[in-house]
Amino acid sequence: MSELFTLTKAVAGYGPLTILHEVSFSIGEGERVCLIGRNGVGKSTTLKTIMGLTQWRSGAVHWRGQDVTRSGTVQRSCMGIGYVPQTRDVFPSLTVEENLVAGLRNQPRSEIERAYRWFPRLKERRGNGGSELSGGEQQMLSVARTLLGNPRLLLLDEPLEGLAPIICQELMEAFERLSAEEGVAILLVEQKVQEALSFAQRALILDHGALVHEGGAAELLHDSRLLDRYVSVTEVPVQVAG
Ligand SMILES: Nc1ncnc2c1ncn2[C@@H]1O[C@H](COP(=O)(O)OP(=O)(O)OP(=O)(O)O)[C@@H](O)[C@H]1O
Repeated sequence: MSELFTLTKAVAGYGPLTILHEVSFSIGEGERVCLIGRNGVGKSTTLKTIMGLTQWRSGAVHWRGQDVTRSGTVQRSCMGIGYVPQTRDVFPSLTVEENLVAGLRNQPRSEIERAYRWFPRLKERRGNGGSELSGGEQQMLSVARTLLGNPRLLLLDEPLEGLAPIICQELMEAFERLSAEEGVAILLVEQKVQEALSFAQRALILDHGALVHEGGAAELLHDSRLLDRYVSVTEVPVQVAG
């Protein structure tokens, strides 16, 4: 598997606050990796740092072997990094289709049909306003809009948060197809540890802003010692939105 993206000794944070301490890892072309850890350890900050959205202090970022440490967020997005934030950035007053059009850069409008192929449910709701969508549909829209940029690496920040199990399954299946059929590499941050480890080939564990484990996801799924130590495996039931 050839290397797509590498973070080397990344030190980053917000204003004067340093959150990540010398975080290093690579992601191969088409690889599925999950990043897990307890609340507040810096998982979202890692994704934001990859997108160039945090205060960078030291380290290096390479994309296909090229040093892109100094590239801004727009350049990183144009290179092929797609980011779906935890906030599901959907324009509530625009329809599904208008939200997708807003996500087009130089691509033809016909690309929207491609997004609908990933999430047929969005086609059925193309005329509905963003605010009329369920949580799951908003997440699909947020992912679909990011996919219009044809990313080679997709960063997903807790895409399953607050969603019903059936919707979680639908989303995870779409992510698996994306990886298998289009060879898109995926870095998944997720609190639903079982789902994340079942999806990923490799797992990274973050603790207090430092990487404390890197290894096969299938092995980690059965390593209760490591999971107990670094990851909260007890999932608190949340109010679900379909
Ligand atoms: N914009 C910000 N400004 C200052 N501090 C921030 C900001 N965003 C996050 N932090 C702090 O950075 C630390 C790491 O937060 P981050 O959201 O990256 O953790 P996380 O592992 O993703 O947590 P969760 O699982 O709860 O989403 C926390 O202490 C948080 O309060």
